[in-house]
Amino acid sequence: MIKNAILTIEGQEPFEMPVLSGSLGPDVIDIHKLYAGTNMFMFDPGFTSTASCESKITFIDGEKGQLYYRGYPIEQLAEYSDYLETCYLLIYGELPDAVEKQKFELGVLRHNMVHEQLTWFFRGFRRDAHPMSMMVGVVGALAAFYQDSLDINNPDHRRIAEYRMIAKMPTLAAMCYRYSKGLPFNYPRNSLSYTGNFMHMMFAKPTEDYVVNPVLERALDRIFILHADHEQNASTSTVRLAGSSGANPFACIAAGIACLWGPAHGGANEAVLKMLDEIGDVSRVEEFMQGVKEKRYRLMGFGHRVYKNMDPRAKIMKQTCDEVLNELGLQDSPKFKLAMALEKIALEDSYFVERKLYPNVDFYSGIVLSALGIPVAMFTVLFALARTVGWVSHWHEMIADPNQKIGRPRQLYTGSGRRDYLSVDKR
Ligand SMILES: CC(=O)SCCNC(=O)CCNC(=O)[C@H](O)C(C)(C)COP(=O)(O)OP(=O)(O)OC[C@H]1O[C@@H](n2cnc3c(N)ncnc32)[C@H](O)[C@@H]1OP(=O)(O)O
Ligand SMILES: O=C([O-])CC(=O)C(=O)O
Repeated sequence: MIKNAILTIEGQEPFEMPVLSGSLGPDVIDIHKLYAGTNMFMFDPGFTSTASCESKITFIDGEKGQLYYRGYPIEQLAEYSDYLETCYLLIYGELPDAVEKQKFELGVLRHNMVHEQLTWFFRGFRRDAHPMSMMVGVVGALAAFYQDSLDINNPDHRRIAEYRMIAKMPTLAAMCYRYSKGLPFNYPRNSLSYTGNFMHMMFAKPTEDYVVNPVLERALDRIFILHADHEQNASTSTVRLAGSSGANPFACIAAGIACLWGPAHGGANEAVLKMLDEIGDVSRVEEFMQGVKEKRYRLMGFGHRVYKNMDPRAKIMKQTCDEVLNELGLQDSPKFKLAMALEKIALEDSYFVERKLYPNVDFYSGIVLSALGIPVAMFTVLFALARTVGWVSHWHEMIADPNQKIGRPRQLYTGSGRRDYLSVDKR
């Protein structure tokens, strides 16, 4: 039954909320008992209004379109910070001082190589395999190679697993790309930044010295910052759920990568580019939008479960897109023009306005990544690379929480009533 209950949280004003209760519980409910699952039964498909955990990492104000990592507005981090510093912030909760920053960077650098035998693992894949399928496999396989960081009850193991994951993701991502192109792997070059090094591992040719373009390096680093965390999105929730059983960190991150791949989540950046290709020209935008309104397809890169306003990352992404296209002399990019035409209609059309469907982070990211020379199939891999820090931060926060329990949603059973088994000749 649905009833109104007063929820109390220590240190806060009690508040009233409708709850679905499986039994006649009390009218005043301590929220911590609610967490413990006492006498409450909520039916919430898609978890639209169920908090699965407490977290101190990221805060989103969906109505206002605001995003904060550890209290810092995303706009300030995108402007002044760099990806590794943001990683430190997400993991440890504070921005590092100069010594801590350097120590962290060196710590990550130390772990960016992968075990030589892992290169053989790649050779088992078909060359035309989707890079995300390779990533799910090789990241899960890290558990086989780094057995000295699997004990989740040992804080040293946990820390080293986090360093390894952040450090090795660019190496593995670049290996996926090079393997699918039939190119030799490039070893990391430690004189470069985290992001510059990734670009080197992706694009350096054996015969020439690869020079990292600082404008493009900064743009990619900013994209990594924008994708670093987003509280309890589907892939992070998957990592937490996998981790709640005590599974090792590499297995949990592999689970997160698998979930991210879907087009409703991280796979949307790839889907946006495919959609723009299908529309083809600004003259076909109206017709396409009509199809969206008739629910024949979705406008990819639009809409969000939490943002009912513009995704603040999309604004920064659009600006980054502009900068990159200018740097590369691609200001007249037909794809960018097409994307802007779609955005304009969507922001004015009552179908989208009423449903509060605004561009999300993935709408402009594909255009920037394409301009940087990243193939479409690699877009979600780059998202996974950047999101790894969010996944490990949440995984760590969960393991360190003394109230952590195995994640185990309930269900509303709608199947058959009790019946008796009939032998096959009687069916
Ligand atoms: C990094 C990220 O993961 S950001 C999200 C990336 N995903 C995408 O860009 C894919 C496109 N967007 C979507 O599919 C959705 O907006 C999601 C998955 C992001 C959020 O979905 P939900 O919160 O479950 O919203 P839901 O699917 O219930 O949609 C609510 C209404 O808006 C409509 N709607 C939602 N998104 C879209 C869209 N992109 N295009 C057209 N209509 C949409 C739905 O049809 C529905 O309309 P109705 O009320 O008439 O039935
Ligand atoms: O929060 C979400 O549901 C999806 C999202 O934007 C992200 O993971 O970055």
